[in-house]
Amino acid sequence: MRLLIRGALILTMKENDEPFSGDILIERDRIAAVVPRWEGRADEVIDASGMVAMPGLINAHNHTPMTLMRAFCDDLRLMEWLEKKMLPVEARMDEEDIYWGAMLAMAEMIRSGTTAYADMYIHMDHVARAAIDSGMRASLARGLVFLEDDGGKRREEALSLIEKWTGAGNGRITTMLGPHAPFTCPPGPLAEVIDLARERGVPIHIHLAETKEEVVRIRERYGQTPTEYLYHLGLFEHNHVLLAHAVHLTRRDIGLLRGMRGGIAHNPVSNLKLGCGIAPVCDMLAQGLTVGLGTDGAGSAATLDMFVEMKAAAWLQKADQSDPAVLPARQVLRMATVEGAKLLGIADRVGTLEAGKQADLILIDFQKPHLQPLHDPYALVAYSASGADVDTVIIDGRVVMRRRELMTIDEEELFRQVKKRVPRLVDGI
Ligand SMILES: CSC[C@H]1O[C@@H](n2cnc3c(O)ncnc32)[C@H](O)[C@@H]1O
Ligand SMILES: [Zn+2]
Repeated sequence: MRLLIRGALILTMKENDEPFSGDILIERDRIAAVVPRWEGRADEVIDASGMVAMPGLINAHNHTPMTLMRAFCDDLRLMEWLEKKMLPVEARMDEEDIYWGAMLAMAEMIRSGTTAYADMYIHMDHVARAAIDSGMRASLARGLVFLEDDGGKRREEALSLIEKWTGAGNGRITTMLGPHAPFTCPPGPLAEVIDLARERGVPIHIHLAETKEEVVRIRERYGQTPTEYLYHLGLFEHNHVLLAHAVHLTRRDIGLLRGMRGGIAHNPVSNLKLGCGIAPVCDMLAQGLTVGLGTDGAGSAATLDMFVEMKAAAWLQKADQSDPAVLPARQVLRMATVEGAKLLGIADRVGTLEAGKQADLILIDFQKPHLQPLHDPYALVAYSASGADVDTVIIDGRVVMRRRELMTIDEEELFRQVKKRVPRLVDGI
């Protein structure tokens, strides 16, 4: 099967490429050619004139089933929001709640141009099912909280997820181990997870230094910053690590992270909305750290639209540094694509448009007043476009949204399921 994308303005997101008008040939699941004009045969042609073609966006930190808690309880501090609201709701969630909550996230992500993402949650078999059914590319981790003894049940679930799902869906599913955060993972069990990850060659996904309260708790318990705590447990010695948030880092902390494998998922909208603070993204980048973008769950961030995240990331750093030159549009786009792919450990497969890579790409409709004139396509995508401008989404060579119609998800049934499930989850909480 040969699918030709004809006549798009192409942003490959490769380091030295400039935008150009051209064609993209997709053969089965891969990109076969990115050229000014494809003269050969194709089975199907998508007319992309007036559109920008670019790699699909990569959301490097999410908790997909939390879409069911969107707008349920906003405007609380993180610890109160988590302990008094989220955890009690999560204790009521069954496997089908997880599946439909995740599916709601898949629909929202695809509609706004996300083609790959990282997730940490519970009942992850059912998140994996939603990723497979929707066609999404996903890196999945069973979230591990070690505040009470469960006889090793969560650890078993984490290993079973890895064994059962790694490589599923033509390699679209990858897996990680997900110790939740320094404040929910004491040194003993956390060190075991770190060893396990190293032995099995599995990356780790963990929250870090999201709030000042976390910094105080870890200082009281261990006399260290959260980053020092992870560093001294050996987390950064061998493992590929995906750190979510990293808002409260000292200069010394950033120094400890230098040379780490993996990097940081920056979640500016969640950090702003929960009043957590501003992550030192410019300092991280200056030290050569890899920084991608994530939304966090819709329960905190309210939206899974990565276009909102790109704007927030750029504007926050410009304001914080009193310098409009920091985080220019092209760099923000790289954070949302190729840098995110590095964080998920899949940069050899996705993140740029080039022959040989898996065909994960989006077409953005530029025939709109807010996307004219075409001085700088990077700036228009980063600062002016929104998820609603995404016209067509292709993941692994499969068209999952065509002219804004979802091809893999029945939205009527999805909304019916969500409406039916939510009251039981939140009643009285
Ligand atoms: C044990 S599964 C993952 C766990 O993480 C919780 N969570 C969601 N958002 C955040 C956040 O911003 N910081 C810390 N923890 C978060 C979620 O409710 C699950 O319990
Ligand atoms: Zn999170």
